Amino acid sequence: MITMKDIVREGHPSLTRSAAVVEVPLSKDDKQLLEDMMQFLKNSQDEEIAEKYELRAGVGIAAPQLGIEKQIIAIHFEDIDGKLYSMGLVNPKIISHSVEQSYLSSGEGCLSVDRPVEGYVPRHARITIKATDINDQPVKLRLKGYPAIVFQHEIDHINGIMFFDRINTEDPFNIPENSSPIQ
Ligand SMILES: CNC(=O)c1cccc(C)c1Nc1nc(N2CCN(c3ccccc3Cl)CC2)nc(N2CSC[C@H]2C(=O)NC)n1
Repeated sequence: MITMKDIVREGHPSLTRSAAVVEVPLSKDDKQLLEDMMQFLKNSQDEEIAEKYELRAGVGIAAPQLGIEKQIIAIHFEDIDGKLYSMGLVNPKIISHSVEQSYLSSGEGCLSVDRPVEGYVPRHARITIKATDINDQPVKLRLKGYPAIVFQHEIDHINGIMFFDRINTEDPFNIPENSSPIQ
């Protein structure tokens, strides 16, 4: 089972390097890794399990956060309308995006960052993603709102980008043109 000791922290080289493309069909090991990453997210959101194993809650995790430089991400959460996003993806790519931007009005947190980093993280408001799922099937997702933010945060990890790299250092709470807040 993945616990916080398996998650590398700020300063670890895996977090700022680009991860390798994953071979499809997925190997047994890569499938198992995806299952374990999904289970971690579910455990982290379960009050009892999270308390017992001292897990920090997350809705997404990327393999580089485990020191594994592969293009593998896992997402698990229910959006405001109760739609469940629960999937493991390999080789995710943003193939198109809106000009409009959006950001979490509470800022972003990251399992690999053990400090609060204030500021808005401007991201694309709407994105279209292509990827391959755990059953080797092609996936095409059109996302907006909170789901779009979470997927961009995890895909950034695949490309060695941390959320704070996107915060305006002069004015962390600067609201870029053409961008709207997500509560
Ligand atoms: C500095 N201010 C803040 O962190 C912040 C502060 C307030 C609100 C938000 C919305 C903030 N921002 C933020 N909150 C989250 N969670 C909210 C709580 N939740 C959760 C917690 C407990 C049980 C179940 C669950 Cl579901 C887990 C997820 N997650 C992310 N991110 C950035 S995108 C990837 C995602 C991630 O998984 N990070 C570990 N950002």
